[in-house]
Amino acid sequence: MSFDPVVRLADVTRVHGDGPQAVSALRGVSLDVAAGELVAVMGPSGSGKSTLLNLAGGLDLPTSGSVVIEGTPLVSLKAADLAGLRRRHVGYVFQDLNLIPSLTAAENVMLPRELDGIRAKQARRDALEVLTEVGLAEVADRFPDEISGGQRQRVAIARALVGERRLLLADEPTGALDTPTGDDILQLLRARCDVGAAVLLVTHEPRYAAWADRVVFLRDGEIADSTAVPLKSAR
Ligand SMILES: Nc1ncnc2c1ncn2[C@@H]1O[C@H](COP(=O)(O)OP(=O)(O)OP(=O)(O)O)[C@@H](O)[C@H]1O
Repeated sequence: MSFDPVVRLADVTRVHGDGPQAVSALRGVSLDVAAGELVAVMGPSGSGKSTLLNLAGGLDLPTSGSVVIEGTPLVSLKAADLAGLRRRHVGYVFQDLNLIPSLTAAENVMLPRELDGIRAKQARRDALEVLTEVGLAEVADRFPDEISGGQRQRVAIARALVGERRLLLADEPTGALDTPTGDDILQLLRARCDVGAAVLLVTHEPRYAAWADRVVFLRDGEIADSTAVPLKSAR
């Protein structure tokens, strides 16, 4: 395992909009997330959590400062190379799940692999493996509207995990789920972390932050506090 961080944000700022409408969403944030580390990001609404996650995953670029994923500074990449790096290295779980309704669960999970040039047969094998890991093998061939909300959430997680991506970004992945389902999701993220992924998790719930190794608190676009989580037995 490498000791370099999987993702490094160095003195990152992000201003949304310009002129009088400009909003400084992040003001000089530096954060490393290492392989095997789960970092929870907490903070009030509007403090910059989603902006931080989008920058860490290369979905958005900083106004100043740098973001480096697996040793590659994102600013150096052409758009197509950035998209390729995201597909190979980064898994995202968003609040709105973004599942494609006309594709089955397995096809949704296969999609990022196929986009990366993996043959359909192999991509399906990979998809079924990860769907089994999240406990959904039996609904692999159903469409999103034929499964429950909790199952849809787990399909979205499976899509983020497929292909052994080392950087996982989750924005309130437990959303409106009930507590046992939310715990299952944290357990899945934690398990990936324990085999070498770096996970950045935005959550409002102290209960879920307890699964993290470290909790970073954002306030007004700055890191107000960063605390190691001492009690792993709380999980
Ligand atoms: N695309 C955008 N255009 C303009 N302003 C934006 C944009 N995205 C975010 N902002 C502003 O940047 C600030 C940080 O937003 P962000 O969504 O990162 O916060 P957050 O902590 O994730 O909030 P929440 O917990 O409500 O999701 C807010 O003031 C927000 O209004």
